[in-house]
Amino acid sequence: MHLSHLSLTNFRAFTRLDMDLPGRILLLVGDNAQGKTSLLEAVYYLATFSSFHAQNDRQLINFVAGQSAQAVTRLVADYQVDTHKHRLEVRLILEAVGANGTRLRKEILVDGVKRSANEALGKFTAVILLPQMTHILEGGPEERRRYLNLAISQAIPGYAQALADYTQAITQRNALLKQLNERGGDPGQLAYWDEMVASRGAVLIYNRIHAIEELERLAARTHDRLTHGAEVLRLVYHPSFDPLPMPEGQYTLPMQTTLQRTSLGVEKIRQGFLQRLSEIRGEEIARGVTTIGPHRDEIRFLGNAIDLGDFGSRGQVRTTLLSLKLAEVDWLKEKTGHWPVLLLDETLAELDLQRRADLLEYLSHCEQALLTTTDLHLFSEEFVAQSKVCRVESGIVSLE
Ligand SMILES: Nc1ncnc2c1ncn2[C@@H]1O[C@H](COP(=O)(O)OP(=O)(O)OP(=O)(O)O)[C@@H](O)[C@H]1O
Repeated sequence: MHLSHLSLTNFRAFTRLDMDLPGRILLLVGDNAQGKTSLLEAVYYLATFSSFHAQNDRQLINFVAGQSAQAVTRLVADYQVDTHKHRLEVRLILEAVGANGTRLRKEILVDGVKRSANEALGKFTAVILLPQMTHILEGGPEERRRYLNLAISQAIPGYAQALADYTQAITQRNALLKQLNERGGDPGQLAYWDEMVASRGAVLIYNRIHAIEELERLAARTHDRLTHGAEVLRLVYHPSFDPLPMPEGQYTLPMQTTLQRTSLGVEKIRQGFLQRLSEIRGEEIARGVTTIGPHRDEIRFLGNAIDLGDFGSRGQVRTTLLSLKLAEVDWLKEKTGHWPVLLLDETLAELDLQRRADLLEYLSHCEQALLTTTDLHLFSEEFVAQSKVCRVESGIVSLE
């Protein structure tokens, strides 16, 4: 997949940007606060319809444009998959409602036809690595679930829809549990929501089992290369509802557990989940909340059997993140048949010399990568010579 042209209107500091993206590797060079990260954010937004660091879409609208009651932020990607040319457009439309209020509407067009976000996901794919993404390892479990959801949504059609349905079903089920707890009533009312939670949840669990197993295989291989065989990386899935619970009294995860879970089909997981929900119904009514399910899943990263989220050094965490992200690139290629666009924000500055060289070597087999840097000297002359260099200054991008 190759992004050939990017057009932005009223996106963050870019009131208007039109840029061609020639070549395989594009180096975006500029001082701090010039718009480099925002550019990567725009490309990633076109792949996931979600920002990695904005709390909400309103933050993406240019400050000045957003002051008027009506504003339109537009992101357009012209991209090519094999020999086929496509256009993806996202419009964020700020509209006046009532006397003083505003509302934000999102429109997505794929090749000129309006689509829902769930339909458009996976058409244009990207993987992003930002320095602050170490929170995937070090932050709370919700960070890891979010990471996994975004990665799987791009690769597996139907996952994003199942996630949206599941999230809605959990909200409704929790409201009903709370009501039953406070005011009593017929617990049979839960049956419909139990079905919804179990059927959509099973799709999530099934895909997470496979994604984690496949990402682990790819990440472990890259990690072995990046650490020169010094560290064995494992990704361990702890599903909140485990379709294959550990034998009683056993607390460590047997090495073959992941493999055992991959043999389970969606229907088997659904039945087990439904059964478990009915077993703990009384307890859940007493607590007024859904206590098991993918909304409470956890994934841990182990380096030589040590939990890196809790005990990893800065360097170990950064290297693991790099292994994970490069695995995600390979995985998306395996799943969709196309290379995602790789977006690396200030990544080299964080790596030692050997790992920089390893990363640059890896880039030679990607179809397209965009890298930002404040310092072009971090790259070898040979690498710069093979790349296109763009200068980013106050929201203006010019080819050097
Ligand atoms: N909604 C917005 N409207 C206008 N400007 C914005 C908006 N959001 C952020 N900015 C500004 O855009 C500028 C560029 O930010 P960005 O993070 O892209 O810079 P950068 O070149 O990556 O810098 P650094 O090297 O420090 O990471 C910042 O000064 C920021 O205040």
